[in-house]
Amino acid sequence: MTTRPSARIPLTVIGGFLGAGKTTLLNRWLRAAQGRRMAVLVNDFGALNIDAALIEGASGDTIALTNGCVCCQIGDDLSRALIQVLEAPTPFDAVVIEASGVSDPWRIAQLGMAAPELALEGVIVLVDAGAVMAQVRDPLLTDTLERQLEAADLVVVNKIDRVEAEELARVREWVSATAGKTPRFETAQAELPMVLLDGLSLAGARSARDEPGCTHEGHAHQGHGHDHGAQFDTWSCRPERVFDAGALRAWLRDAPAGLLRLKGLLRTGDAEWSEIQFAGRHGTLRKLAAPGHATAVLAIGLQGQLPRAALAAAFERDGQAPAS
Ligand SMILES: Nc1nc2c(ncn2[C@@H]2O[C@H](COP(=O)(O)OP(=O)(O)OP(=O)(O)O)[C@@H](O)[C@H]2O)c(=O)[nH]1
Repeated sequence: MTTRPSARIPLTVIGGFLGAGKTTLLNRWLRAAQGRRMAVLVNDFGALNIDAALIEGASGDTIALTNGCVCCQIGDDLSRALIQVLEAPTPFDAVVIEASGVSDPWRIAQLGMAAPELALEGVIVLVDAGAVMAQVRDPLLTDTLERQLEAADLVVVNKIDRVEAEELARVREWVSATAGKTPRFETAQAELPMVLLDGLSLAGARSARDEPGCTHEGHAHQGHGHDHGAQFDTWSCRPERVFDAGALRAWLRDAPAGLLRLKGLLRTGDAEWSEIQFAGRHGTLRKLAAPGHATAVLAIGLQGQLPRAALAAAFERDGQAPAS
């Protein structure tokens, strides 16, 4: 095993498909940080960074990287953000990058490793147990999902509360076929023993794996060759009006085809804000304890499949509740 010079700051990349639970994991980690100064870089693929608003940044600094995928479109923004982190007057104890749900986390890890001050601890990839088998059957998504899994040092099969035993068995089979013997943890709400995140286990996994630019399981990561901007489409708006919570829930239950991911913060009363989430064909609306958030909605789908008209009708039309 290689040892890390103490001056180097550990870097962890959290990847996984849209809505798999990356922000949920990050928030758990930040809550357990116990005074460690963590720099958090969050890439949201759309024009608005909802994740940055949903991250509980009490124990660290959060930098939002928006309007593109850091692995293939806005890599320079990531490099600049890393320089900003590394030049901070009070040094950070750790750097965590939350990849966008469409990105190749290995490519992000490579960009991070270009900074000699950083030492890669590992790549954690989350899988939405309830959605992944349907997603991987879509030929337009298979490659993105497989690349993500192949990049992992730790696979977290999340949302196991959403699946029956037979479906979980199918997910296990797919994970084994794609990620081989990579360590795996099955959970709900991204609940992991924190020891898995603090580098002890991941560093061991990393040392046994290929170095940057090598081939994983026969899959070449060097020639990334993807433009997620061409593959995925986003839509966003900043609705100021007050929404009816019941109508929003009904809209989520019958969400339009082609919507892969939606998230946002909306007003649901005069002094009430709610977080709206849709992933893996499941939607939730949750009242936020603290009032006064900037409202925003972001949606992601495959190019040509994102239901823009339905989204505009639901969220842009002034003074009307979304069609239920
Ligand atoms: N039922 C269930 N819901 C979960 C679980 N983990 C997370 N969620 C919910 O799934 C939704 C998406 O979770 P996030 O943590 O935002 O997912 P993400 O991977 O960060 O999403 P993107 O950054 O948009 O790709 C949220 O509403 C979470 O509360 C789980 O284990 N079970």
